[in-house]
Amino acid sequence: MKAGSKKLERQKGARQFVSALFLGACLLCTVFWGSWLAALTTLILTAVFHWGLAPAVRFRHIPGPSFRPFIGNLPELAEKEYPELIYQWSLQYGPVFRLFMGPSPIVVLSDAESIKTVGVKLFQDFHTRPPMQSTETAPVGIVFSKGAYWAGARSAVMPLFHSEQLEAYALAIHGALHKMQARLTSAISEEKPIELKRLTQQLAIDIIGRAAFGVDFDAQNESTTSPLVAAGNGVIDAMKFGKAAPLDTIVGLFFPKYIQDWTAEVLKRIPGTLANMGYVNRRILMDVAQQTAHERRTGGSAERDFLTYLARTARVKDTGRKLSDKEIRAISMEVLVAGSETTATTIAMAVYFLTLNKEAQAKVYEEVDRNAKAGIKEPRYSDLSKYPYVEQVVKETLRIFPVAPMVTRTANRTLDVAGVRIPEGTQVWLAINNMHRNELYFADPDRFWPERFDPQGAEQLRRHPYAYLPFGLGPRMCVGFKHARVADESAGRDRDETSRRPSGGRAYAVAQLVALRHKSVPTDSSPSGRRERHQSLDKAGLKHVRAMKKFSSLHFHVSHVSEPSKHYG
Ligand code: HEM
Repeated sequence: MKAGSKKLERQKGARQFVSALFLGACLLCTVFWGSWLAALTTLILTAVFHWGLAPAVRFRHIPGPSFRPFIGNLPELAEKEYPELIYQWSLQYGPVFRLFMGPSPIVVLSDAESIKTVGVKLFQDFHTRPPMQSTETAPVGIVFSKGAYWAGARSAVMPLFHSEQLEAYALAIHGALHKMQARLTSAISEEKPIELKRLTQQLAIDIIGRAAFGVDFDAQNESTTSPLVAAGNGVIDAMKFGKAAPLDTIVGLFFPKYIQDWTAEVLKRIPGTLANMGYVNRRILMDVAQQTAHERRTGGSAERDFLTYLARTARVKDTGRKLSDKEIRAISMEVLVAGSETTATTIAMAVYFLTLNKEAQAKVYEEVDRNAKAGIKEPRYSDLSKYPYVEQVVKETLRIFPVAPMVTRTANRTLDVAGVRIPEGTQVWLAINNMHRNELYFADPDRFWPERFDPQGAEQLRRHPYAYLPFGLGPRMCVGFKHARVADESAGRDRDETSRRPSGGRAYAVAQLVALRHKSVPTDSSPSGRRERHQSLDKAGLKHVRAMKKFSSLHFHVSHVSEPSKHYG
């Protein structure tokens, strides 16, 4: 063992010894003197030492905002939009700073090199993602599983994202887009505003529902309330970490994982709690997945959806093991959750940005029209390289508004990153959003400028290959991102890969959405009913984007829709 780690082991031992001493004293007071007051005092002192003093002392070498014992920076994080606050703190305290979520220390990294170190170079030491809350799917599935099990489950799922599979999802995507187009057309004839985020959420659920479950969720049909759609929304709502965070998530900040799990077990049986809402709705979706998987396994259906693949073909690399029903339940639910809200937000944001940027909008129309005239009316995956500007628009949208403003890892052992010691067990946040707003990597970062992703552009060529990471990085990168640069440390190859290739199935939807040639004006429905028009992105538009919660209430007046297949006969 190295001298440094021996010292750390000694420090850890000393901390545990002091805590044990306090607790022992507490026990003695109670047993021998029967003094409850003394016992209580010792207990409080132990708690103060363990949750109040020890973390502050251990992390004193890392700069960061002032915090309160026990609750840490929770009040500020709950009050403000947290990506904005994390960004402001990075300007104040630098590319490596710490904050406290309750008593739990978090180290935030904001520069490309140290993010690459944690996400790729030291992946073995940082491969775990801390669970957001306790779910009954973990430790199976992909999102919150660990170690060799995670690697195997991920390997079984990855073929779902190979080109020929993505090609097969075109039908699901175009089917859902036709429905959306009909809705937009009727909104125009009725002169009704459209709630953009709601529209794209329903669209995404229809697409993923068909592609993943092989089931028509019919989310866009507002005249019926499908129980599946309600369940999908319920799962997403229950996960939201706002002022009304699920209690088990809060418990997880203060106590070890097993206490969080017990709390979740109790709460999910109490109707009305967020934990119960998540549990009930997850079960509805997972039961449907299991039933459908069973039918696919035993029946001779020719469906090419995710579930058919998971049930019949998927094998864990190395062992060749088939996925169990429990795993299929978990993975299909994860795909629905991870793939719907993310895509919906991205499409909604792309439309919003395009509406406020007439120049970019005109270029998109030009590209879509040109391809439509050349005969591509419903692009498939293999057509995406013919939409380089749409691709740049999607990239710029995800730069300004990365759906996941940061990705998280846990240090499996104590080590140094960027010259700073990160103790074992610490949560590390890789602040993607901070990098995307850094002038060092993106000139004039508050400007919506898709051309910055032009493969031949000076900015694209000189940018650090790990400065733009909307899908995360390293072996744990989003599985929905087709061309994952798994563990590819070659800067030259990275740059080549990201600039040349289309970014996966999502671009389908955007290509089609812009193909609708919407002419729309976004308006904000404020609580007072006052409508504020956003004329340009730099003014009210960008402010709106930064205030994420408000975005969901954005309404669009659509005045014109024309689908290329009809437009060009
Ligand atoms: C615009 C769309 C999307 C964005 C921006 C996005 C972003 C992300 C990010 C940032 C991560 C964390 C990566 C990391 O920790 O390094 C992630 C993980 C993941 N995403 Fe996506 N995602 C999108 C769409 C999808 C889709 C369509 C699917 C599935 C169909 C999907 C499935 C997953 C899964 C399963 C993981 C966990 C991967 C693992 O832990 O190994 N995502 N995504």
